Amino acid sequence: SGNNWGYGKENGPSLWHKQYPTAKGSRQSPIDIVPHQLSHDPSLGPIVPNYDQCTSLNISNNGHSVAVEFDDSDDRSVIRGGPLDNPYRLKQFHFHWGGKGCHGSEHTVAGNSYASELHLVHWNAVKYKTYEEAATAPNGLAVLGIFLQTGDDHRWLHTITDALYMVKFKGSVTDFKGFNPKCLLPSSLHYWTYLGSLTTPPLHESVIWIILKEPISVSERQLSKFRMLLSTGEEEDQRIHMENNFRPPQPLKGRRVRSSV
Ligand SMILES: N/C(=N\S(N)(=O)=O)N1CCCC1
Ligand SMILES: [Zn+2]
Repeated sequence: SGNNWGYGKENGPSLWHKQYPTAKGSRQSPIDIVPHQLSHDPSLGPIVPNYDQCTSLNISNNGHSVAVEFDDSDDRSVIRGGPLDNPYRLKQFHFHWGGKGCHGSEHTVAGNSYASELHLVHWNAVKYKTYEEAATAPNGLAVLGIFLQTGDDHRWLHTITDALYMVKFKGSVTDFKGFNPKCLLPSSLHYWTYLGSLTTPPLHESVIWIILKEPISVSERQLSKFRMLLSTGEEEDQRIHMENNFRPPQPLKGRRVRSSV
């Protein structure tokens, strides 16, 4: 069936094009960002995330990642400014990570990858009625990407890692209220931006990517808790740990990557 894609040898990124031809499209993500080949665009203003405290709903394991969903029925949690011509509503955030000690980010910087990458997924509720409609429209989505590097404990990530045991199995979900993702942002909001796609099937070419230059630091111990998650369901006897859930960089195909200051 259409949803058996994954990150393994038999169903991984190099095979996705069979079921999802968009995989070979002209604006696929992620990409390798090469800083000295960038055009600095003085017209690019700052991005302004405005995440209201009380809109997080739940945390869930969808078999490919762990995601925190938000109530996107109004404009309480939005991102605006930068390359965006409207406010985009926060729908969910999730992570991509590697195996023990190896890398796991999706975007790379001059060929270097980070231990993990956080994606905050937003949609243009001014132009589109639903997330689903925006997800298939050019530039209907805006994803804020934040690199995670290993170092000291992150003072707020424990709220998420402490909840992971509750969503160990694929298909599990549990309440996760009152979490403000603002606490996961680095101090600098300088960014790179380019037009791309979802990095998982269906790989829709609908994303304005905004990648923060400054990584946040998390400890190896905190990261290891993500690897305890399973990509298999509770009823399955085969237990497969969720790790290396990242797509490698895709061809740039002439796209311009712009840099804020
Ligand atoms: N691929 C995705 N986000 S991503 N990795 O491109 O930011 N998503 C698929 C459904 C919801 C978000
Ligand atoms: Zn992602």
